[in-house]
Amino acid sequence: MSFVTVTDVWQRYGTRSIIERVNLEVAEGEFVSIVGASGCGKSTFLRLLLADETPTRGEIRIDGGKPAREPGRERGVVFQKYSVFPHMTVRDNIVAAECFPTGLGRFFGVKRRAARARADETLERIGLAHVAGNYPATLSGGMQQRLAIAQALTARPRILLLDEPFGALDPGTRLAMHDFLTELRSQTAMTVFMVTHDLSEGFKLGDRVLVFDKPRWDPHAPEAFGATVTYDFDARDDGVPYQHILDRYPTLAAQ
Ligand SMILES: Nc1ncnc2c1ncn2[C@@H]1O[C@H](COP(=O)(O)OP(=O)(O)OP(=O)(O)O)[C@@H](O)[C@H]1O
Repeated sequence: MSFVTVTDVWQRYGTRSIIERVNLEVAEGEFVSIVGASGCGKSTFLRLLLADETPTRGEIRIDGGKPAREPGRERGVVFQKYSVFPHMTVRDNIVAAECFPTGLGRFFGVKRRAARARADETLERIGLAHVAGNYPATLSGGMQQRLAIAQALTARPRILLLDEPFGALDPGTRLAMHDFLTELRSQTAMTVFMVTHDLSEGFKLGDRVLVFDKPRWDPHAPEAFGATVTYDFDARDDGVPYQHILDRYPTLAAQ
């Protein structure tokens, strides 16, 4: 059964068409990777899923509900640029994330102590226990991104939206974050949409890999047509080998 249903979605900014005719059905718990040329509208599509923007045409429904008009707690988001609270310590950033789903500004007493203990476990898991009392500005970029991802996951959103979350990380940290995300995913029924420029990362983590591209192109009016989903690959259990895809669709290698 479809959990996220995208029906005939178009997005235009002024006279510029960015996205057109996107139709998609995603089951709860699926991990959908999104790839495509720079500027083709991948982040715009994530903002539409987040309900940060309303499509020019069409609608997006979550679990059969009405199309949302603004972002809600059921949707978490991580951008390539770190999105943690700069005025809170590393530990309090995680504790704050636990408060989001409860609607409370903060916890007190026993609840607060329990939340701090859980935050410390999370920080241990992501290798940030030694900087729990520090402020984010004192951490390296990779550490801040790890914190941002851990924070988004701690809030246990039903849908997690990741916009090139590992783009700024060194290869070792990137692999560690892949494991972290895979482990947390196996513990929840979270549905994930991840934009990436790295095809192999898209196939490794995703159950499906969507390719966004412009099927129509007018050289005299390059902004007349938008991008849509031109391929929807099954990536489960290495169902479609990555190299095999590059052989069949060499244009993807250029992305
Ligand atoms: N609010 C906006 N108003 C006008 N134009 C916008 C707006 N947001 C995005 N755009 C334009 O829409 C196009 C698609 O942008 P978007 O960021 O979605 O692409 P992308 O595929 O995520 O690119 P990249 O891979 O480089 O991050 C770009 O040309 C961008 O300038």
